[in-house]
Amino acid sequence: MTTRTGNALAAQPERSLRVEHLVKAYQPGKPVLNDISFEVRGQNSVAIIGPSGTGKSTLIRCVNKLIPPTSGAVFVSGENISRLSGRALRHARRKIGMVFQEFNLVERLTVMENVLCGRLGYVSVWQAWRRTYPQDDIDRAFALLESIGLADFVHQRADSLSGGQRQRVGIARAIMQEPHVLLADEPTSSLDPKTSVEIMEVLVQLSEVHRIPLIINIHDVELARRFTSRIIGLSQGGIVFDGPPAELSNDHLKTIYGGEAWLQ
Ligand SMILES: Nc1ncnc2c1ncn2[C@@H]1O[C@H](COP(=O)(O)OP(=O)(O)OP(=O)(O)O)[C@@H](O)[C@H]1O
Repeated sequence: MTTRTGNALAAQPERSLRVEHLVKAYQPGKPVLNDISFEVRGQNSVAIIGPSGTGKSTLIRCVNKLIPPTSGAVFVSGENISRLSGRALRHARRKIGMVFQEFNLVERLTVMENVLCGRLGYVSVWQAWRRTYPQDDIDRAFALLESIGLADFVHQRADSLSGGQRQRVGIARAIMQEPHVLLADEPTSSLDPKTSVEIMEVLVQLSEVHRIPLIINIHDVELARRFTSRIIGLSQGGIVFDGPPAELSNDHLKTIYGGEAWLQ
């Protein structure tokens, strides 16, 4: 799956996400995330695991600046996006691709139109309004869809697709954005086990081919172990494990999730 984009990327500096001493408190004095620091570079994939309510989605929302961190900084390919606002923030957001649990497609648009939405940040307001995209974008979108088995569906409306097909479209849209980091928030939670495996394969493969660091919030520890090169375990708003899947032991899982009966 080598693409023109992939070849061009080989000449570019490595893409990266760096989170430094991130703190988020929705209520003063009660931090949900407490001093989170990590860095992901190149084509590496990281799974963020942890119990419900431990702050995984909050972390994703702080990284893409849907919510402001209380303190700390987020660097995307070296650019500190923490203090940006207005046009500069909109520009920086193009560097952050998102894949959602519920896909977030525009239901009445076709597969091709949804994927081209990934280019909205790069075209003029007039082009965006008329949804007229450069031929190069259309060619790349088609090649991308072909590479993930959706060539026969380009003109089909999003609302006629299965969950797995929708998530492929969501991933293709994010890749079309040519992001410097790809954030996936529970991308398999709405899918059956077989489709979940296929979606993880597509996500990890595309992030590798396009050399985009990938961060996946995921509840399924076995999927995290199988597909990502690194696991970060959160508990009570702090990092309690950060390492390769092979090093994640039952003791670590007890620390992350608490208890142990569920492990048997
Ligand atoms: N907008 C908000 N205002 C106040 N508290 C919030 C807000 N969003 C989340 N929280 C709280 O922050 C904590 C972390 O929530 P978050 O959604 O980040 O956890 P999570 O690890 O992603 O959970 P899950 O795995 O269930 O999705 C929870 O206690 C939640 O109630």
